[in-house]
Amino acid sequence: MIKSFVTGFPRIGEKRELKFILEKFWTKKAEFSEVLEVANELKKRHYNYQKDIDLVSVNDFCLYDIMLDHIVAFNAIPKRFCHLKDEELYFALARGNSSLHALEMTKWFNTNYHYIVPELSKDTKFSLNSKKFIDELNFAIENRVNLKFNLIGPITFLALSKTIDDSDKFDLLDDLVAEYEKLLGELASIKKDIIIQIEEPIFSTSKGENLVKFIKPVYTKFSSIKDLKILFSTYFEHSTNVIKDVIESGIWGIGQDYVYGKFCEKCLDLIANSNLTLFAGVIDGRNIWKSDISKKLEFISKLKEKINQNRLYVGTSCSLLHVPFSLKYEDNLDENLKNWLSFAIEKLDEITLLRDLLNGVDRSDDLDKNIKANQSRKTSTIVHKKSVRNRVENLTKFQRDLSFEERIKIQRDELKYPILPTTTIGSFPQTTELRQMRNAYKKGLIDSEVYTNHIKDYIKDCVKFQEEIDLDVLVHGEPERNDMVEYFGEMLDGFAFTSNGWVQSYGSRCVKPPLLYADVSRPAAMTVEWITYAQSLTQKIMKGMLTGPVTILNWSFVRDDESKDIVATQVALAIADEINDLQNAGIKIIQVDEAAFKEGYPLRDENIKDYENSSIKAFKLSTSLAFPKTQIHTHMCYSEFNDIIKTIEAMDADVISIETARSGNELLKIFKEAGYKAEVGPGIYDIHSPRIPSVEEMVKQIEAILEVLPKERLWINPDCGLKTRKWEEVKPSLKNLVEATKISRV
Ligand code: MET
Ligand SMILES: [Zn+2]
Repeated sequence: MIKSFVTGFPRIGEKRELKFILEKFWTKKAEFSEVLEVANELKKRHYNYQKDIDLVSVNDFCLYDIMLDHIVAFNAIPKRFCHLKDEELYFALARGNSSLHALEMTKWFNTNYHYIVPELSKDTKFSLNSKKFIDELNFAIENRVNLKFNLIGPITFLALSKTIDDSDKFDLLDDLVAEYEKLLGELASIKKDIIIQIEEPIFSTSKGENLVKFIKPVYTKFSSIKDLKILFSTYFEHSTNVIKDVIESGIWGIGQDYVYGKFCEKCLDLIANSNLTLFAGVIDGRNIWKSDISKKLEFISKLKEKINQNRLYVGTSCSLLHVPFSLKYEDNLDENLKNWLSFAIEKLDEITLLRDLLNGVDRSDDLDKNIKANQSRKTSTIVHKKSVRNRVENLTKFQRDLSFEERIKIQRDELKYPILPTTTIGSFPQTTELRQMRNAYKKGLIDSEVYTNHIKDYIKDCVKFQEEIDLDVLVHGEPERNDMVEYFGEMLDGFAFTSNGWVQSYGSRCVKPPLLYADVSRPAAMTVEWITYAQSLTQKIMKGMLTGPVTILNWSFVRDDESKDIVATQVALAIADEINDLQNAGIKIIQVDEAAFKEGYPLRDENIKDYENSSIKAFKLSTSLAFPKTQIHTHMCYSEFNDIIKTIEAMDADVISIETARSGNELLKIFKEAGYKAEVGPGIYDIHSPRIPSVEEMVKQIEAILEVLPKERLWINPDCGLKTRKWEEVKPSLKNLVEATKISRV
């Protein structure tokens, strides 16, 4: 019999119960015991949802982050936290406290989940503190769960760590592995023959290639521990180069991602000829579309030909952490669309359906439903729009007309900005009042006139302030936007929004990504009214503000029934039309933000070129209708450009603003060395901090920048948008920025 499994399950709760109790606890409105009560209830409920699954994950639950749980379990606690213990320690590591800064947080592979980064040094002494893990196991046993136990593997744990003293983190591997061995022994002594899913996703990345040498020494040790079965699990990409070593380590099973790991199939013979049990990840754990069960059946039949069915499990490609919980709260979605979707709970049904069909159980009704749903999606007129497709097919203009050198001459003549022109990245503080107003309007509690006036008042104040302090290129402040992707998604055809489609981003934070489900088009102008209103208030240049196609795609759930290239083209054309409308309405500078450009980079080097080419293509298309005299800015909020500077250059924007304040001038040298020709606005102060930078310090910063880049090509601006700051911080900071620039100009 083929069995089923789930790699991991979302923990935040279908009503985000975990989020709310945590936030109550953090603001001292709840006791820690109440947090634990909610946690136990959620676990029970989640186990119950998974009762038909043959192997359910235990220890995928945690209060903040699972890497953090490992930091605590192996006592990898930086010295500054050593006086703390229990929940106080746990949350101080995650969030800092009044006197300690938190551990760093960074993206979990190529997902939008963020984990806590272990902070190690050559003095780190691991020691096992297994309490949480053992409690999880006992709790699951009490609740009679068909369980496997999840751990992050030691190689991935170290690979994702940072050392603060430049020591080699892998010098710590032996010590860490010794503690893992103790832990595994403890788990096996509680439950004989327990299956331990050890996750080593680092081997799905190119970085993992140098680490393969560690697999055999580590996993041979693990496989010799009595009474347990080790399942070596990778996801998000293929990990073909580890199979041989995994087999030779003598462990029990291997987990492969057959959805995102295109080459996993190549290793099938190797696995078949070994004793390994195969956990085939075939149900997409990262997207929200109903699987095509017939196709999955076909695929698994291929596996079945080679692998004895007693050695075959079918399940998710990765943890379901990355998809929303359930469709059951989505009363406002179009019924057709809803019928094509599958969130975590619905994916459980897909897994058991697949398993049952493979095992000859008659579930033809359910299979039929699945076939019909997918069929209707293929032909639906709410998805496929003739006019959009015709336009894409008949495209002839893919980029702007003149070269940067030719354009910039025309622009400087036209725009006449001074040297070291000052500007901002777009958003100004989002006040509570503003948020309430937008919500009230959305809910229909205030009418459009009241709302419009309110937004216009904000814009008026914003413009007035910028004139007062004498900035050169102004913005309207983005008061009408809740989020830089959602705003455009809501204005475009082809996007839908869930009521409850929350996905954990980090800790208690969740996001609700838009669903890009159909051909995309722009029924009406999206920003022209606000921008032209702002321009009407001033003689200075008003900068139009748009989000770029790559960022819109990277922060949405994107349809899987069309190539990414075509989807990106459609989105790019919508942005291109908006640019055209803006410039025809008299707007001379337009910024196309690509905040998430870097986030979309693939895990494997061999896929980078494709990503870069299609991203460049989409960005260039989105700006293709801009007149030579219209100046196109872009903004990217990160600071590692070493590997991607050529790509950035190829995007062919006239001006790029970037985050530099926290990384110093090293970054700018890269622009110099690469011979980057366009204009650059390196952020001269860090907007993530409430601190108000002084004039002197910004003068110094500008001077330092001028040592690397010529003043003719420099813009002066903050690091990023100001929406999370308060007016009390923004006003003096920007005033100082302008003053510092004036000093630097003479
Ligand atoms: C995360 S990048 C943000 C860019 C946007 N224009 C803003 O200022 O908020
Ligand atoms: Zn930014």
